[in-house]
Amino acid sequence: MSDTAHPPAAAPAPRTAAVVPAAGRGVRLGPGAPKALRQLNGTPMLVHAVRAMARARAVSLVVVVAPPDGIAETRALLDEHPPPASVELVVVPGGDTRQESVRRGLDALPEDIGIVLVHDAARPLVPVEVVDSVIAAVRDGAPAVVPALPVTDTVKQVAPGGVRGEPEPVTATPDRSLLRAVQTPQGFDRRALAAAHRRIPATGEGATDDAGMVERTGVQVVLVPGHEEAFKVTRPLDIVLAEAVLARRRLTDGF
Ligand SMILES: Nc1ccn([C@@H]2O[C@H](COP(=O)(O)OP(=O)(O)OP(=O)(O)O)[C@@H](O)[C@H]2O)c(=O)n1
Ligand SMILES: C[C@](O)(CO)[C@H](O)COP(=O)(O)O
Repeated sequence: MSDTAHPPAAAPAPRTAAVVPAAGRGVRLGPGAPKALRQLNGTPMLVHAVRAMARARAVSLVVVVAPPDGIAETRALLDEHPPPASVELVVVPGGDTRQESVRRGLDALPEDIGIVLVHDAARPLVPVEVVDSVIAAVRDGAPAVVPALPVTDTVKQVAPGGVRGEPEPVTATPDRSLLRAVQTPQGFDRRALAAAHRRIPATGEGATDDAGMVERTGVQVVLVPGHEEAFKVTRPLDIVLAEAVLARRRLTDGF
């Protein structure tokens, strides 16, 4: 190589978007507004979740998948609490299942998006370090990356078809050291995730997360460390915990 020759410039990292499914009702939380629109310390859960995505420097687009009967309300909330100007925001209507809602979010992505995060609005407190480490692992070449934590309870397997209210016979006790509880954001090479959503019906064929759909297409999924504050707000006690975490952050971090 001559003194004047330069090595080829590295290709720019593909653009990253976050799809935030927020169209669920929140049945397990009890009666009220759709879960993502309920407040945590005075701010809607969805706004916390969008902010959590926007905190990651790599994220330049957030697609919110809103309750179909709450599009106007969702837009109004996000207009009132906008993400930084560097982050574009799009709102689309969701579907009957989480998988259908995510598919609708994927359909709204522009061509130049190469990496997609899928993040539950119901995990409003995920720290930015988790988001960054998921993106970094996809940039390093993993097609599907999931934050996860070791399981702390012992888990029992039961036979299908148990009768509600009746004692359930246990069929197995899986080795807990080999189990992980998975969180979001889950990060994907866009083509791998889109292919899974094209091939697998909106019911998800039993998959309860996007990585589960991608697994069914034979793609290797890998795990990175999750965080206990990335828990999913599912039941009423989770609201108490989320508000306590927010109050502690306000004292220690000022936000
Ligand atoms: N048809 C659906 C169902 C769920 N979700 C989203 O998927 C995430 C994870 O779902 P979950 O926690 O189960 O939320 P809900 O479906 O709202 O809860 P529930 O099952 O208690 O009704 C949530 O952010 C939820 O808004 C969605 O976008 N569209
Ligand atoms: C995607 C998910 O949050 C990973 O843990 C979870 O599978 C969603 O499950 P839900 O029953 O739709 O809350």
